[in-house]
Amino acid sequence: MDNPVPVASAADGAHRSAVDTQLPADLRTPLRPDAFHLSDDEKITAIAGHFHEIMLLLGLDLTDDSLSGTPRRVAKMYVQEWFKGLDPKHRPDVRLFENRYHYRNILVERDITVFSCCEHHFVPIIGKAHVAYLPGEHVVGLSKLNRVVQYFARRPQVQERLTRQIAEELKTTLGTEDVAVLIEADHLCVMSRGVNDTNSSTITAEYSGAFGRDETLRQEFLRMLGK
Ligand SMILES: Nc1nc2c(ncn2[C@@H]2O[C@H](COP(=O)(O)OP(=O)(O)OP(=O)(O)O)[C@@H](O)[C@H]2O)c(=O)[nH]1
Ligand SMILES: [Zn+2]
Repeated sequence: MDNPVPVASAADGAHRSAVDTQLPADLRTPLRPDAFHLSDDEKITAIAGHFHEIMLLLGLDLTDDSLSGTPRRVAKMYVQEWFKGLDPKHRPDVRLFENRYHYRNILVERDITVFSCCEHHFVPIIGKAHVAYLPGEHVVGLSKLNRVVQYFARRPQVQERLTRQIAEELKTTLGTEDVAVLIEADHLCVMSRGVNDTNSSTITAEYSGAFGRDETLRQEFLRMLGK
């Protein structure tokens, strides 16, 4: 089957498109310059064709009524769900409110569901994120913290980049350096294949601003999480 995706030369050095420009270059998800030349519908049709080929190569009978719809199901899942966060049109619009109540203490949004995908094996990463910040002149609508986590989770990821992307985005959108992000996650690539270890999990943390400088504040964050 022909590759329907326009191919840009990797030698031209333009490995990244104009996505994630709010993040430092080393934190941007590696994307091709033509990442959004195709519409979502065009991507779904092309990916379904490729997945059809994969299933045929595995020896599956695509005329079976249970299997025949799978290529399109998988393609829709990739474009519309698992990798939705690749597209900057889904970047959350984070609304801030004036901090009229002068709340200056730590605010923690805990147990935010993380559903991501290991970029090495394309299997799920499932866990929780806990984010915190110190409000200044503004406070953020709480659900926007969850939305920022979900936006960056819904990409092929490694947990370290995910953690730092969330922290950087929160710093930018909340207008403060005083941000903490902690993620605890299970990697299906570790659990279901390779070392087949269903007990281990991965914890990552990013402490910025006052959270980086102030051990007592970090302890307060961890205490609020019950750690
Ligand atoms: N640092 C980091 N590594 C990850 C993450 N998710 C998966 N990995 C690891 O990526 C590595 C890829 O290593 P390779 O040796 O190329 O792949 P592999 O042969 O499938 O490795 P095994 O899983 O050990 O069988 C593995 O050790 C995975 O556990 C992540 O979020 N962060
Ligand atoms: Zn993996």
